[in-house]
Amino acid sequence: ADYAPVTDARLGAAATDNGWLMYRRDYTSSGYAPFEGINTANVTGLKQVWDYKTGFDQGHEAPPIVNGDTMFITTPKNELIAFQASTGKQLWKYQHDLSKVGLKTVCCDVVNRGVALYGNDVYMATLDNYVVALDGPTGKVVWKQQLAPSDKGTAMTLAPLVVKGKVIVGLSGGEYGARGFITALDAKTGKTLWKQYTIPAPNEPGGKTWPKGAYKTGGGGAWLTGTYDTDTDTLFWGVGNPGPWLATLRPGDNLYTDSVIAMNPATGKIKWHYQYTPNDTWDYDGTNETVLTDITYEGTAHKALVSASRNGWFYAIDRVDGKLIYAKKFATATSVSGFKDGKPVTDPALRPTVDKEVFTCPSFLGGKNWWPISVDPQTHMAYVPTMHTCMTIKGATVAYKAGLPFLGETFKVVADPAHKEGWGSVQAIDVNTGEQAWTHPSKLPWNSGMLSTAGGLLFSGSADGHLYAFDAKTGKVLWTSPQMTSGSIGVPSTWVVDGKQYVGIYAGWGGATPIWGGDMAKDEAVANIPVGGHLYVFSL
Ligand SMILES: O=C(O)c1cc(C(=O)O)c2c(n1)C(=O)C(=O)c1cc(C(=O)O)[nH]c1-2
Repeated sequence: ADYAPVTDARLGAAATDNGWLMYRRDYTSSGYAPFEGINTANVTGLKQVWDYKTGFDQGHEAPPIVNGDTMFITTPKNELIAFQASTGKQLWKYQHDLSKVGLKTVCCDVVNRGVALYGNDVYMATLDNYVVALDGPTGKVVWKQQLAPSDKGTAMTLAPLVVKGKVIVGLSGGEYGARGFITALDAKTGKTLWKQYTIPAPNEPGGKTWPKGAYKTGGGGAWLTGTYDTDTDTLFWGVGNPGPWLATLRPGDNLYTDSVIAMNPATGKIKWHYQYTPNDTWDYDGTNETVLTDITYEGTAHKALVSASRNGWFYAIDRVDGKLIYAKKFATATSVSGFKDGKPVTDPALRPTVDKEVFTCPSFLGGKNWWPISVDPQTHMAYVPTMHTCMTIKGATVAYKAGLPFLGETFKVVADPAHKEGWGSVQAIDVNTGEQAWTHPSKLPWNSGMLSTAGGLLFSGSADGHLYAFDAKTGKVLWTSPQMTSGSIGVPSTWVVDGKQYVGIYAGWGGATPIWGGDMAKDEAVANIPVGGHLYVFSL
């Protein structure tokens, strides 16, 4: 079949495209598809149409990205595979060479979150900090560009974002004291067009929020994909935790860690920021997705940006000026205890020191981690994969050494005593109020992304290995897939070929939960989840 080039017009008009052209389908990061072929009335008829086993045992986090009848998906070790999306016929496979790389500075499992498309090209960011451009129809390498040395404290796990001919990516490395950055490459050549550090130098705006010299090892990874507002021509990107974790070593707000930054996509220049957790000492990051949605809060209309933060608060921010509209708890949240003049207030009693262990919520894994929420324009609900944990955490001595962990804290993840139903849940939050609309409790943690559709459905994968279809309005479970061979931390996507709608998701348990989950990881029900990457595609 012909391969239709991915143009700016198509990227900006996801509502009328049959594919799934970028990580969260559209520039607003809605994770919503306008397809009704599969709907509340017929979803019980969904059947598996094809599948593919990857052969890797790490966490499988990438959504299938689909252009026309061609699907692109990555595996945890930076393979990129193209399939015929309707049949599963493999078209080509590319293996990025990781043979000389130690993968020493990947904190939370060896993972990759998928590709971006532009023109005929497919872009993948790699664990040794390359961006690779391949020709979509043939899989031939068009260009490769390395943005930072491998194994020295940084890696890349995110799906790139393409905005107006620029491939935009950010670094992982918050746990290694790397100084994070976001950078834009020319989609045609790979040439760097701009590079914006997430941690300002002393003479830059925000530079005074760090003690002398600390910015060099200040962390601030940018390890998840950003969002683009076509109306105001603004790029939004979440910034990760400060380094080291122990905040007594770096007094100040530590901008732009744990923040969303609004940037000019032409230059990378920062327009404004909103910080979710000032002077973070709990590894809450600020990287979780920022979804652009228009809301009416207490009678006033707002162009909002919403995010379910690791710190347990669901934020709605004015996406034009960066002011807080509301923040509501969606999980037990004690470290950030309230708000003053629109700015979060943290509880000084819950800040660990080298002499003081504290108990606080959520754990560093977050009320929600990277698993993307979906915001459904029909129900006006945000669907939030939630984890219910707390932690004990204590300071420790630490010295910076390039490429080694830079934490200065010891910790243990434990159950949330206020939440006895289990380790996870799927919740719907009314974005106009920030209040919970419904919840689906889960004994196991819920670590899969959300997909909502015009068919009135919400899809997500469970840790015990099923794709779920909920009624998006009520949370009623309408269908679950047959048993998959592993638990899912995948991000489901959907597309239409020849009038027929498909839904795809990875099974492939892994990511941070089984590695860092403490008591949760040791819970037999969690410890016994089988691993192994396996892509499933369903249709009627
Ligand atoms: O600060 C960072 O650079 C960074 C990177 C990553 C990553 O790239 O996967 C994670 C985290 N932090 C992190 O804090 C975290 O909880 C986490 C979970 C996962 C995962 O894939 O399950 N990655 C990461």
